[in-house]
Amino acid sequence: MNKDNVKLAIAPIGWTNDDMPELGKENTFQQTVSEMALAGFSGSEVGSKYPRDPAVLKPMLEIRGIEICNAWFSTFFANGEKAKTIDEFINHMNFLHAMGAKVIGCSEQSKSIQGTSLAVFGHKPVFTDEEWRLTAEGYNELAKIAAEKGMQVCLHHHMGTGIQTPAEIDRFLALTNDDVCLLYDTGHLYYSENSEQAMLAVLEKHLSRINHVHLKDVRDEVVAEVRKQQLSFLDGVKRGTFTVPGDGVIDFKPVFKLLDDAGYRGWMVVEAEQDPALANPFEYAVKARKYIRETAGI
Ligand SMILES: O=C1C[C@@H](O)[C@H](O)[C@@H](O)C1=O
Ligand SMILES: [Co+2]
Repeated sequence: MNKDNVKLAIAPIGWTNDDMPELGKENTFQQTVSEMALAGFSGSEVGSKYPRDPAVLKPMLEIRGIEICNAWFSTFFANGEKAKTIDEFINHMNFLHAMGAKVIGCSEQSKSIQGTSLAVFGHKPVFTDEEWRLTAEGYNELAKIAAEKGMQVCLHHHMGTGIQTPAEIDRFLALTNDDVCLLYDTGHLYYSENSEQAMLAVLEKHLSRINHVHLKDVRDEVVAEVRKQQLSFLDGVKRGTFTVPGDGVIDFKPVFKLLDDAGYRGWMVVEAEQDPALANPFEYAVKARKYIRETAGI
């Protein structure tokens, strides 16, 4: 890949999982960002242990050569919580802007089951026409607000949410304006469809709208257990659904090639939440960095 176009980050979720903070509670913020830098990454997303004051956070990252590229934001437009979502979004955006990030990765969490004990296969929400309308209207507004700061909004399709499948991603992108982008997460698409072909088809189809990428690999045998035993998303994570690129079932070569051929400019973020007691985060960060160097040439 063209290393002038693409920067590599890693998410702190491998060190401490904000969806289940007991996973990795012993790992400090300083250890997390130091190990990211030592493994060869130049960017990070934001975790709950990161100081929220840019004046404090910036120097602690700069000294390690780490930039903030994005931070998760939950939206609740389909639930009708537009005013509250927009208020909170503005605070979040201002923090990211002060940190120098250009992208705001959002997930529509109305009726989401990702944090519940419900089986992830079989209970995801399916939005009504009105819920789709509210979601699209909300995201069109977020994109306008972000543009005033020179920033872009992207939607993180996610297991257990109303925007999970290729058809739902198509619908979301058809209903929203072109300045609403997509955060492409390899792991969530592979998991949802059990197919690398389907995962690649979404990438190929929506390349022009993709402005942020999460590189997540999947362990097929754990997904099979999740299906068979009707496990929740979080129980699957604890058992090891996800891992770093190069350690699971996904071949990332075509992902890198499609992005490179399209002249993708932006961040690729290794994001592999698993139990740090079973998968040492530094070891796995080094493993991911090596795989990307060998496979993407960057
Ligand atoms: O981007 C993400 C953020 C996490 O909180 C989430 O659950 C994970 O699966 C993900 O892809
Ligand atoms: Co992700």
